[in-house]
Amino acid sequence: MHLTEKRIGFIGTGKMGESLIRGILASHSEITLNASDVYKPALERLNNELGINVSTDNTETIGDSDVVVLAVKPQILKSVLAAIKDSITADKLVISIAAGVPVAAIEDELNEGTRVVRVMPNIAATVAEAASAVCAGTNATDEDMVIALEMFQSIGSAITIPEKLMDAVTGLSGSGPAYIFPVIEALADGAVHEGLDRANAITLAAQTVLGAAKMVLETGMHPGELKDMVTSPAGTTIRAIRTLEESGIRAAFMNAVIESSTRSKELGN
Ligand SMILES: NC(=O)C1=CN([C@@H]2O[C@H](COP(=O)(O)OP(=O)(O)OC[C@H]3O[C@@H](n4cnc5c(N)ncnc54)[C@H](OP(=O)(O)O)[C@@H]3O)[C@@H](O)[C@H]2O)C=CC1
Ligand SMILES: O=C(O)[C@@H]1CCC=N1
Repeated sequence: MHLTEKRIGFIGTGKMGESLIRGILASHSEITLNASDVYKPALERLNNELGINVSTDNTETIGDSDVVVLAVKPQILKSVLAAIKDSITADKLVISIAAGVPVAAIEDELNEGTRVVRVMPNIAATVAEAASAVCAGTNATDEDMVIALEMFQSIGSAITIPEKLMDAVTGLSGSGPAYIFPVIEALADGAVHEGLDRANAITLAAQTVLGAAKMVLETGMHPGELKDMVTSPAGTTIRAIRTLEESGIRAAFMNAVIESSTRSKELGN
């Protein structure tokens, strides 16, 4: 059974729900997507723009779906689960993308034996470049994991991890795009300071980040080695590297990942 043979229902069409919907539709235009949310205008916009089925009734979306993606805030997940419990019949696979919320907490709210998979994707799903990590719940079958991986690999890259690493992944790739957007803006600011126009500065900054990321992924070389390839003796780059190191750039990014992971753990308590 392939992903395209499944009907997928989204509970919550906020930032991440919409991002996943757009990414999945871009790679599987023929797939059946259903979505519900409490905010009707957003649903109507998605229906108009993307032609997906929408409802303000979660149970209707679940009834029409084989795979149910939970894309509501972690803080309200428990109450949403209590309300939909009886619609989640044994034939359905539940996928939660909620930060911090352990599989066990989800399974506790649903009927015994419910198949749950937990995923941490990121907002780059919108452009099919998400970095996702997937782990199986107690009752998830091998086929469930294949379906989940197929879904998240169709919108970027996806790996399987043990659940204990989900908070680390949340701190790194789940929250990560938000660390990089200000970097791109700040790089562009520097070039604007030196006289470049804003639009070209943003294009060059974003392409620089994209190109550097692609080199790490495609060459398999260590990032330090790649950095050395740019850094000529007594050249321009090493002057910039010194000032970045003086600013504590490495500690800043390490601490960002650790802080987000810590918050993810808090959300699970
Ligand atoms: N944003 C991101 O980059 C990422 C988010 N996540 C996870 O994805 C989940 C969603 O996050 P995000 O999209 O940012 O949050 P949003 O608040 O943007 O989206 C949640 C949506 O759910 C709606 N909603 C609230 N109550 C219900 C309900 N009872 N039934 C159906 N829909 C409801 C909200 O409506 P209203 O706003 O009117 O309350 C909102 O539209 C979270 O669990 C988060 O941890 C994971 C990875 C990345
Ligand atoms: O900020 C958050 O809580 C969510 C989870 C990961 C990214 N955004």
